[in-house]
Amino acid sequence: MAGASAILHRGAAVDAAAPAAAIRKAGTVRLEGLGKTYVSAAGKVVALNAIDLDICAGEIFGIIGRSGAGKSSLLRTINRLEQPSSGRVLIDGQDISGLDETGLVALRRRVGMIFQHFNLLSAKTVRENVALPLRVAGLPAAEIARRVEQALGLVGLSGKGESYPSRLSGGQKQRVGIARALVSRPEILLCDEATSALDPETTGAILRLLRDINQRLGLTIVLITHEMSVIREICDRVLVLERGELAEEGPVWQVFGAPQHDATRALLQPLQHALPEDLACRLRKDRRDPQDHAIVELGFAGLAVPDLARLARLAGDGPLRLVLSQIDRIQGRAIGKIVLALGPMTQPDAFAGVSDSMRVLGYVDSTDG
Ligand SMILES: Nc1ncnc2c1ncn2[C@@H]1O[C@H](COP(=O)(O)OP(=O)(O)OP(=O)(O)O)[C@@H](O)[C@H]1O
Repeated sequence: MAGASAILHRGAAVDAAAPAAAIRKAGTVRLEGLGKTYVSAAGKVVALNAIDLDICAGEIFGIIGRSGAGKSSLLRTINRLEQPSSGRVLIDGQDISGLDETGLVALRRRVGMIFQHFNLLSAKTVRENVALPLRVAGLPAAEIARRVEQALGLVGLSGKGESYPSRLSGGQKQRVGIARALVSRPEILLCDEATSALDPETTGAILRLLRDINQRLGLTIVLITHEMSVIREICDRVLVLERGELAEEGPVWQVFGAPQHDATRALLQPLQHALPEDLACRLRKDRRDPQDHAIVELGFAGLAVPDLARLARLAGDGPLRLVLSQIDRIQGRAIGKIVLALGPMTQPDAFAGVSDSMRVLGYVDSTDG
């Protein structure tokens, strides 16, 4: 695979061992005041409104939002499948709005795309599907054959060239889609809900493949999804779209750790663990008895470290029980929460400062703790 990646990389003699970022500088995307309004017989729909964004070369950038938020519209402006109604899209500094037919063909070679439903030609073999962009570009047959084999090797499909798509699993079909996108040696890969049609295990394998390709080739990846788990798995930064507006944007650990917008909080909700039901139904707002135990939630937003020895020291001799623990490790930072039951001798305030946030959820009988 390393050999294949060396040859697939822009510039055939590139050493696969060299850091991709040091070799590849191309692959930046800039959106300036991007707007998209659809006009149809049913009226006007504002799909995107004044989006400003910079995507760096070599990063994996995620765009998330609820259905209808404008994700597809945004992604499709990057390779001009969609023309903006206002603002500009710049690829490596070049405004793509004025490209003629020849310029558009060249742009689509630099900006590859994969799709939720793979978009493979069922009457053609895997090899023919992957070869298609190079045939359209008029490359010599020997060069096409060489590049197709390299691309199939890169996605782990060597030996499947003569198969037809109907004989492949969903994950294999998406690998063919990725090989077809990579065969033109793009600088940017757009992924349109690339794992939404796949089961969780296959999703994980495809995401690992995308991460691997990103690291080996230094390719910029821009993906859209409605699942926060996909963003958590592979993205460096994320943009949250809500009704065509930029709700928030930042490094994944920051957006997960301290979401600023209701839309982000709603998207994160499925990843949250609720308080165990048996405890939640006994929880009281106020302390009734001096012996009651306080239920305290410590939040970790990527700055503080969950230091269990320190928590135990703060609890002294009193009981300190772990009720719930949900700590994720995202980009090397602790994100999530710990819920503790504190004995009557321990003041919740003593725990202020050990985490990024602290709140008393309520009180339970000492026997419940
Ligand atoms: N060709 C079109 N004509 C008219 N309206 C459109 C068109 N394409 C998209 N829209 C509308 O624009 C808005 C944004 O759609 P878009 O597909 O970009 O959102 P999305 O976030 O990708 O949604 P989903 O997750 O459901 O695919 C929606 O209200 C949609 O109905």
